[in-house]
Parts: sequence; structure tokens; C-alpha cells
Amino acid sequence: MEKEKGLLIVLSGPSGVGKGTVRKEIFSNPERNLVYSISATSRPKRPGEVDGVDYFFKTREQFEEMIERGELLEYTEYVGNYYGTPLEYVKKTLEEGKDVFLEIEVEGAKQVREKFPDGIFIFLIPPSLKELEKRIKNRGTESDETIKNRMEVAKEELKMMGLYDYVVENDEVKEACRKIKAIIEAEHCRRFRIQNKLEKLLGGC
Ligand SMILES: Nc1nc2c(ncn2[C@@H]2O[C@H](COP(=O)(O)OP(=O)(O)O)[C@@H](O)[C@H]2O)c(=O)[nH]1
Ligand SMILES: Nc1ncnc2c1ncn2[C@@H]1O[C@H](COP(=O)(O)OP(=O)(O)O)[C@@H](O)[C@H]1O
Repeated sequence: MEKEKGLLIVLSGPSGVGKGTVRKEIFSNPERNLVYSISATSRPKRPGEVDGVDYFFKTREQFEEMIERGELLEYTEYVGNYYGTPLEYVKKTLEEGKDVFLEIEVEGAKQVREKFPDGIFIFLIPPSLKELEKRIKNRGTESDETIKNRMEVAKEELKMMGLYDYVVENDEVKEACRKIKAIIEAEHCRRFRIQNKLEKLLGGC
């Protein structure tokens, strides 16, 4: 019987909603079959970040070469830096039957949808716009003007919600992770129910 392919899971949502936080929590205690796809970026490495762990850090020139060689599943330019998903790793890992998890912003997610319509697209939302603003403010050093711009961008990003399969509220991080894991589990059951039943019935043939 043909080997089951893994699922492609895309976690997306507006800037500041907590995508990175939720993803790190999920991978602090990952499911056996779930792997994270490390993105490439041209943004400078932050203190504590490790090349090949947090990102594959590239120069703009190196990143543009990757684009030209068709090595990226999707990419975007976000706040002045490139971000993209290496295609080969995703393809190979799905073929091996593992689930691949992407944590990317909305433009990239749209491109993935076109290439992998069977992916599971999960959109993370804040409990409220006020809370989103608080998170963006808490995160860093941005001026009031930038925060206003960020909020306008975030409102546009929120409008993309309708393109996703699932919407999960990130109120409590642990609760959001629990819901995401439950979605992945449910999708496995739904998609592979028939194949699993068949294998059970015919197993050993
Ligand atoms: N399209 C796309 N977005 C990505 C990728 N990797 C990370 N991102 C997004 O890029 C944005 C900026 O990430 P980062 O510079 O690490 O800063 P953060 O705002 O602290 O998460 C976040 O919204 C990430 O989800 C990728 O491979 N493709
Ligand atoms: N559920 C939550 N409750 C409160 N604060 C949160 C929650 N999730 C994330 N945050 C905080 O919000 C800020 C933005 O989170 P981050 O993961 O960087 O967002 P994103 O990756 O979507 O841009 C961070 O300061 C983070 O600690």
C-alpha cells in the first residue's frame, strides 16, 4: 500500500498576535510526527538566535539567488527583509510521511495555498484589537507612529481570515496550542480514516 504523506500545516495571522510564541510552545513538546520548517531570511540575526535553528540567515544577494533558482515554496518581503520557506525540505519531509509546520505571515500563506491546496491553514486571532495593540507595544521599541502603522497593517491582515480553514483565538498560549494540536489530530483522522481502516483490515498482506 502507498505510504501516507504527511500534512502541511500553516500557522498564520497578523503581526504581534503571537504566532512565534505559540509555535515555540508547540515545539517545546512536539508530537512525534510533527517537524518545523526553518525559514530563510535576510534579516539580521538577533542576540541568542542560531543559524540553522531559528532561521537560515542569508544576505539579500543569497536570498535573491534562492528565489532565482526556484528553491523557495513561498517568500515575501516583510518590513524590509526577505522571508521564505525552503521548498526541498518541505517536499522531502512530507514524502517521508511527517507533518510539516510552517509559521509564516499572510502573504506567504496565500502563496502556499495556491501550491498546496490540501494544506491545513490555521489563522491565529487576538482576543481583541486592544489586546493586539498591547502585545505589539509590549514587544518592543516601536514609536507611537510605527505602532499606528502596524495596527493598520494588522487590520488588513485580519481581513484575510476568511481564506483559512480554521480560526484559533490566542488568548492563553497553552489553550491555543491545545486547539492547534487537536485540529491536526482531527485532520489526520478525517483524511486517513479510510486508508487506516483498509490497512487494519488488510494489514500483513
Ligand atoms: N512568508 C513568510 N513569513 C515568514 C517566514 N518566516 C517567518 N515569517 C514571518 O515573518 C514575520 C517576522 O518574523 P521575525 O523577523 O522573526 O519577527 P517577529 O515579529 O518577532 O516574529 C513573522 O510574522 C513571521 O511569522 C517565511 O518563511 N515566510
Ligand atoms: N496568549 C498571549 N497572551 C499574552 N501575550 C502574548 C500571548 N501570545 C503572545 N504574546 C506576546 O505578544 C507579543 C507578540 O508575540 P509574537 O509571538 O512575537 O507574535 P508574532 O510572531 O505573531 O508577530 C510578544 O511579546 C509575546 O510574548
